[in-house]
Amino acid sequence: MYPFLKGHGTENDFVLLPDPDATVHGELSAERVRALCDRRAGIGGDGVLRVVRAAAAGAAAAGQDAEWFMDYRNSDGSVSEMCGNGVRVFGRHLARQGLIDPSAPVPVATRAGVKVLTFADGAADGEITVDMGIPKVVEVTAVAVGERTWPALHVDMGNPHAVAFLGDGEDLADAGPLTEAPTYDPAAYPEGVNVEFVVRRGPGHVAMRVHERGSGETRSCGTGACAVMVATALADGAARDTAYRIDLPGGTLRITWTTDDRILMTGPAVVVAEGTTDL
Ligand SMILES: N[C@@H](CCC[C@H](N)C(=O)O)C(=O)O
Repeated sequence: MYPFLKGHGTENDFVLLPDPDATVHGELSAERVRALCDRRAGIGGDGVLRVVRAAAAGAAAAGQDAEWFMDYRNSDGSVSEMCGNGVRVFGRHLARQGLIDPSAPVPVATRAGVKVLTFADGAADGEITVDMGIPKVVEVTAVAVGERTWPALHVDMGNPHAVAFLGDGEDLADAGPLTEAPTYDPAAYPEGVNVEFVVRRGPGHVAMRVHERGSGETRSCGTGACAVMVATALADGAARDTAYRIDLPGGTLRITWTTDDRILMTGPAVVVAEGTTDL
């Protein structure tokens, strides 16, 4: 038996595995991740967050100035560089356990480098803002669902995204069922891609759906919301420091692109259960 927790950020849900010294799980297998994330036979989740000290995490955390490393896995067992909702839940767990001081910025090592968390009012249970770093706008590409194809902006948030805008008057349902992955250009995305579909709700306000690489359609994606904000701000010709509201099926995130080109993402994070498992 070993300990686990269950948490979510805007209903993007995760199984957390405390493994501070990397002695509990060793090389966490894809099979174990799939078993944990199974919504009928397991605990259920869009992914797994292994909570390990950076000093014990090996090459993935090497050279990063942070005490903790977020070892993120998609529900199919694959590895991703970064998870925006996950890193807030990761921070919430550390704060609840007294493993970090929420009154000061908290650096967390990830496969996409260090992300710094700030807790609102310095409170362990406050909303969390994450400095997601500088986005890379790569190129215009295309995605398709069934017979329909959309132009899409390739935005790299440490992990790959394709952002497609639905037409005026269309609803998010018009993107189709998303029970299967949208098709994309494998030359643009040799490691696969997270695909976001966007509709406008008003000035500085959009709504989105996402099909995540390795997890299918989820109720929220933090890095995806950041990519959507970047694509929308560019389309709008918005000035830096304009905040956008991004509505997702599981909740709302607020995203700002700062004058020094960094993306700040603010949103909730919740731990809902803890226990032990032999999965
Ligand atoms: N839901 C996450 C992103 C998780 C990783 C993604 N599926 C990938 O493979 O890149 C988020 O909140 O950012």
